[in-house]
Amino acid sequence: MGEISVLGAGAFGTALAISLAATGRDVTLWARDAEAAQVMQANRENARRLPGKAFPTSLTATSDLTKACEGRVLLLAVPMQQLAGFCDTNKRLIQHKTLVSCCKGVDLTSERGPLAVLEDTVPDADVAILSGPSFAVDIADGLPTALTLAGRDQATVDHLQTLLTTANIRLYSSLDPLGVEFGGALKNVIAIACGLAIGAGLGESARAALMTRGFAEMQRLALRLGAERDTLAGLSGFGDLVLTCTSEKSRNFSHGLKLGRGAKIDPTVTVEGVATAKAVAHLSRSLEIDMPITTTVTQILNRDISISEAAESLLSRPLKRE
Ligand SMILES: NC(=O)C1=CN([C@@H]2O[C@H](COP(=O)(O)OP(=O)(O)OC[C@H]3O[C@@H](n4cnc5c(N)ncnc54)[C@H](OP(=O)(O)O)[C@@H]3O)[C@@H](O)[C@H]2O)C=CC1
Ligand SMILES: O=C(CO)COP(=O)(O)O
Repeated sequence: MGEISVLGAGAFGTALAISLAATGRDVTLWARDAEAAQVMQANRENARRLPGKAFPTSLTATSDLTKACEGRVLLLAVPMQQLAGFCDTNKRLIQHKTLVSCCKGVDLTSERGPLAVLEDTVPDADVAILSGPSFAVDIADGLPTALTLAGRDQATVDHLQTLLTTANIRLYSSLDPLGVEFGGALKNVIAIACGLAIGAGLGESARAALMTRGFAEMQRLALRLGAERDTLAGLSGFGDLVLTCTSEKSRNFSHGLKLGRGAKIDPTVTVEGVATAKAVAHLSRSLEIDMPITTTVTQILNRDISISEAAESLLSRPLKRE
């Protein structure tokens, strides 16, 4: 086994493993399902989550978590709402390692981002977060992007920045993990709002207004929690907001789009913004931070109000300075 393992063989974990292994490094991809891991290893493809993207020769798929955790650096790529439980259950195997969260969301139970969840559940690990504009299919196709690698410890961040840079992923470093994790989480909720607007036929101008005012409320919350403004304006905040709100490749945007059109939703698809909207609406209420778009998204998702009622309510808020 090599130095790097990716835990969670969904679309993103698989794409990262492919990009890292394409540099010639030995990379292990762990899937919880034994049969799925075996089939992936034999067919050199994750046909269920990322079809048609061939595994480089130095990529090994396995369901043996003990073996996968022999690596020094473990990239965690499970859905956000599974992260705390996964870490808690497997604490013995992942403690004392360098853990890099690849999740974008806020945990419903603790109302905290992935880095804080890692710090709480695995206090003996070195922790970091990787986030920014990156559709799994693009990464696996070798298309270029730039992401942010953030942590609290300069030496850990420097090491990971070099280790995890690949031919198509340029990594910027940051010592503001809170800004990075909240940027990546909050943009998903705004992407749902944009999908709803486009799906309901409210137009491109409405989308641009939602992105801009959504960005304002993302900053309001993140800055209050201690993030730096520049981080929100960076790849993991503004960068990922733009990508996710403007592409049907985004599951969050597409979820809103389908709801807006009255189309059927596939409940098996990972749509991080749904739980995150709920967590953030509650968090913002308790901190008395105004987040009207996020709150409205939760009301629509709960079917408390219709999209036209939501638009009317957002437009009729008291007028204020930008
Ligand atoms: N897809 C993308 O383009 C990007 C995704 N991300 C982030 O990456 C994270 C993962 O998303 P993504 O890979 O797309 O999700 P997917 O829906 O593609 O896959 C989720 C994976 O997690 C596994 N899983 C779920 N629960 C557990 C658990 N309790 N223990 C172990 N494994 C589990 C699933 O296993 P099984 O197959 O057995 O169900 C599946 O392989 C999300 O936070 C997302 O926001 C970030 C950037 C881009
Ligand atoms: O975070 C992503 C792109 O950077 C992926 O977005 P979705 O989870 O909405 O597909």
